[in-house]
Amino acid sequence: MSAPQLNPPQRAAIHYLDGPLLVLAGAGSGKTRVITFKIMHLIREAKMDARNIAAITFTNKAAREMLERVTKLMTPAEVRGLTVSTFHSLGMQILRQEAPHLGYKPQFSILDAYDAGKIISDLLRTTAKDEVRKVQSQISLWKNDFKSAEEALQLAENEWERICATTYLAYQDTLTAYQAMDFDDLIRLPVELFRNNEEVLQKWQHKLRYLLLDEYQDTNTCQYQLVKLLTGVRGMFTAVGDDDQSIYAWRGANMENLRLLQQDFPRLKIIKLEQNYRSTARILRAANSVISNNPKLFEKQLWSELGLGEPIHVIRCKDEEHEAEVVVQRLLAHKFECRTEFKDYAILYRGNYQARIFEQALRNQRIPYQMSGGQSFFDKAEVKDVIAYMKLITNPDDDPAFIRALTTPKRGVGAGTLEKLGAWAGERKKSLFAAAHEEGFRLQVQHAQLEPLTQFCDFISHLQYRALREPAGELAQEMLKAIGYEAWLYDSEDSPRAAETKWKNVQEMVAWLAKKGEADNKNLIELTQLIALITMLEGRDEGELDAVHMSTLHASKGLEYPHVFLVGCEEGILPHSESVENGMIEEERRLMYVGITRAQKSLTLTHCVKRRRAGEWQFVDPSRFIDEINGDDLRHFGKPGAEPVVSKSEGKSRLASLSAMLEGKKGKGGAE
Ligand SMILES: Nc1ncnc2c1ncn2[C@@H]1O[C@H](COP(=O)(O)OP(=O)(O)OP(=O)(O)O)[C@@H](O)[C@H]1O
Ligand SMILES: [Mg+2]
Repeated sequence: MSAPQLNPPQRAAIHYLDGPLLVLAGAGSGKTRVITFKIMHLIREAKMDARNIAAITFTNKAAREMLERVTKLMTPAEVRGLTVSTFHSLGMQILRQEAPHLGYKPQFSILDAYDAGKIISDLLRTTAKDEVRKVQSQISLWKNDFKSAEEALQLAENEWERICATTYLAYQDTLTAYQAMDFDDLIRLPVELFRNNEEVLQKWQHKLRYLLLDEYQDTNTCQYQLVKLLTGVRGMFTAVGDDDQSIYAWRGANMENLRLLQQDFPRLKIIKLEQNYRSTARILRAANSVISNNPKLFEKQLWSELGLGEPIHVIRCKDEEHEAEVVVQRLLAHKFECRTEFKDYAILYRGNYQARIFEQALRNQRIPYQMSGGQSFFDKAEVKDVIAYMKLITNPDDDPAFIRALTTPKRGVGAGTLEKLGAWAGERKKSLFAAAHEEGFRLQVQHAQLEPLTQFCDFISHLQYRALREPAGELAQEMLKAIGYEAWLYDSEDSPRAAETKWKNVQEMVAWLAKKGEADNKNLIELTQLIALITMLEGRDEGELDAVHMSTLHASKGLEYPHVFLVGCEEGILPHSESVENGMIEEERRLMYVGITRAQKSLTLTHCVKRRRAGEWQFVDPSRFIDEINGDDLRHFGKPGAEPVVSKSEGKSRLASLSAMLEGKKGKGGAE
């Protein structure tokens, strides 16, 4: 293999093994590359066993990409046993082995934010989303602060905090009864375990001897504690990060952790990287000038050798439909002119709700796209039905899954019976599944009601036995047949078309289980726990397709695309109005910085003159962040006195001819 391309500070970071190391550098300077090559260095030169190395990334997608890169650099034997995962999946890996120390079964359930929200909404006896969200995030903050519900209750200073703390108490009881953990627990519980059990801690310190941490600026307090405990006094780790890209404060990420590292590890060596290998000088200059409006935490320089590049296009659109049309049209024209591929483009936006209209516009032109960080495939009702069964097979004590599966399709177990079952379980702090087997409960219920319930429980137990032994896809397929799900869909949906779409999604889910199960050698139970982690951030992983990427800014962190459309650059959206009200403008600016620095060759910013809000048209201003870019680097379209944006009707005909050209080219050239 030829010598890897690394500059001197990158090489220094890779070779440094004398103690804790922080690589602090701006976007696109090769921080993630340092991690990848350092893994190789640890294995090849420092002769460490891959099993003793763990690299932590921010998303599952990033983890998969990193593993792919490492696997390309080395032989499969060399990388065997290497851990490349997110904090949450590392936590899950630890808990799967150590759960009994915490009073959990190894096959615990993992609740996603939606399931957790549902429990909280039941406890609060309200469906008001805002209230539930506020209570939920307060509980999450307490958990991440290692405050128990009892402590929170003691410390509560006002009525609202008391309500939150009481809910927290009941919520924890529910979780214990369900043998369930939420996302916060996946990090919090390993930390608690390590603090209280020296032996277990030493085992894991011995196993994970070198840690590499990407996107360090977005770790929260719990994650930081986990790192501290795992690395112990030896402090054998490399963390890389960029304070200007800290965008997860709302999830408890704490930039102070960057500073804390220096305090807690006085031997910490800091290496800075200054050359950007990703973007043209113009894009970089725009990013630098936007972020220079934030106070500096650490001094950093960033320069690029990739040439000046094109000016950044700023397009003023009439409204959101026009915006979507213009983006799609420009994308097609650009693709045609530059002979690029669809996967070279990304459309980035602040909020998920912005995606729909772009999806529509892309679909109209039959442009393939893949989404991340959006409304997930796993959130569809029919897919959630399948997941409910999978969850129940994984952990029969998962009550929400029990109720959903038992009643989908209906099995003739009446509401009265369910109520009795619930009461019996509640009084004894048992799960519904466990209660269904108890003699005392069974005596209360008529035979005709008991029969389907017993059959259901036996069915689940049987599947659980098989789940550990048989391929996941086949088992899921058989299960759907056994419960008559397809027929039930056709019975319960309003139209056969709706049922057909839903059944297609279910089949897609089964195919995914089969493929993923085989590729990663995972059984149904392991896949169930994996899904919970996937849904958390990025949605289903589509793999390498030639498709336009659509992503929220948050989910685009760490990634790069040749051509980026950053849409909705308006006051109220980016910066978000809520953040403006709460004085969180700096975090919004960092988000803009992340967005700009995803682009390699070209960047287009769009904004609308008016936008529909709650059914009403509202005039909106362009984002202040556009003004923060040097005017010489911008080229305006659609602004009075500037170049025109092709008008709607013209646009349409031009679009039609463009797509005809593209299709024609395809047709003539054969498969490309
Ligand atoms: N020394 C180098 N020579 C050539 N290309 C490099 C070098 N270092 C990094 N790159 C390339 O530059 C791009 C950015 O690198 P990387 O993704 O590691 O940056 P980063 O600092 O992690 O960025 P971000 O802050 O966005 O996560 C990648 O395409 C990478 O392959
Ligand atoms: Mg990176």
